[in-house]
Amino acid sequence: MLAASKGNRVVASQAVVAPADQRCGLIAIVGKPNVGKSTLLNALVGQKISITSRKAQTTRHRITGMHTQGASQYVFVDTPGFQTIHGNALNKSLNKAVQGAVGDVDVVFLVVEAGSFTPADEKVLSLLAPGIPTILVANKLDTMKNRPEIMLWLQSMQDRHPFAEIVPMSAKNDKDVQRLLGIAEKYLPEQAWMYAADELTDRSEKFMAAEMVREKLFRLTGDELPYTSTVVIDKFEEEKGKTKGVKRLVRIAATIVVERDGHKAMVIGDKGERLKRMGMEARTELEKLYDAKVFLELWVKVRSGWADDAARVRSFGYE
Ligand SMILES: Nc1nc2c(ncn2[C@@H]2O[C@H](COP(=O)(O)OP(=O)(O)OP(=O)(O)O)[C@@H](O)[C@H]2O)c(=O)[nH]1
Repeated sequence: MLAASKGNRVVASQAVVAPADQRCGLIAIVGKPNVGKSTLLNALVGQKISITSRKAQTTRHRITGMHTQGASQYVFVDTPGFQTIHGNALNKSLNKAVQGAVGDVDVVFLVVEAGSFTPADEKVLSLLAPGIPTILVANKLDTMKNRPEIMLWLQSMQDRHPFAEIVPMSAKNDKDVQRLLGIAEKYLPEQAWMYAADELTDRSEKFMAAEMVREKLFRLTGDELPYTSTVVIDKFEEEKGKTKGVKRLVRIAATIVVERDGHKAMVIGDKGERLKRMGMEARTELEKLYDAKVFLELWVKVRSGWADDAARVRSFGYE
C-alpha cells in the first residue's frame, strides 16, 4: 500500500502547487556495484517502478521511478552501463553512449561507500559530464564508527573533486533519505512536473497508453473534436519475453469515446484512414516507450452526455 499512501499525500500537495512554482528534474544514480544504488533508489521512490517519460529528450533513459513531494518532482533514471561497471568492463564497455546517458540529466548522485574511494569509484567519476552538479552520496555510514576517520575522509573527498554536495548517509535510514531529497531539491530546474503527482503505480504504462492515444486523437483531428472526448483502456495485457533478448509483448485495446455520431465519423476518417493512422502512430511510440512489441486495437464509441455522468466516468476507471 506504499504507492497508494504516497499517492494520497502527493495528490494533496498537488492541489496547492501551481505549475509555475513546480520543480522537476532528472537524477542519475551511478556508482560501482554493491555500493547501495538499488537500496537508495527504492528508498527514494518508495517502490521500484518502471515507466518511461513523456518528454522526448529523455527517451534515452529508462525512468526507474519518481518521487513527488511538496513542489518538487524527482525523476530517477537508469544509466545503462554504469550499473554493470566492474573489472575489465571498465576499460572495454565504457563508451560514449554511457556517458551520453548521464550527459543530460540535471543532477547526478554518485554513490560510494563512506570511508572508501577506490579506482572503480574514480572511473565512474571520470565518466561524468562536467558541469552537471554531482552529489557525492557517502552511503553505508552506519558501518563506520570512527568519527575522526569519517571527518578526514570527507575532507579528502572535498579536495578530490568539486562535488556540488557531499552527503554522508545510510540508504537504510529514512531520515537520511529525506535529508538527501532536501539537499537535491535546489538542483531541480524550475519547470512543470513531467508526471502527475500520483503517477506512482503499476498502472503507469496503462495510463501512458491512454495518454498516447489521446495525444494522437487530438493531433490528428485538430481543433474539431471537443475535449470531452476521451480514451478508455479496455484491455492491457503483457506477456514477458521468455527468451533472453526477446521483447515482451503488450496487448492493448482502447476505446475512443465521443459524444456524437458526427464526432465518430471524424475520428474514423475517410475509409477508416484516420483511425488507422492514430493506431499506427500510437503503437510505434508506445513500442519505443515500453521497449516492447505492442499490439494496439482501437475502437470508437458514441456515449452521448457521458462526460456529465459521474457514475459512468467512474466505471471507466477514471477515479
Ligand atoms: N549497512 C548498510 N548496508 C547497506 C546500505 N545500503 C545498502 N546496503 C547493502 O549493500 C548491499 C548492496 O546494495 P545494493 O542496493 O544492491 O547495491 P547496488 O549498488 O545497487 O549494487 P549493484 O546492483 O551490484 O550495482 C546490500 O546488501 C544492501 O543491503 C546502508 O546504508 N548501510
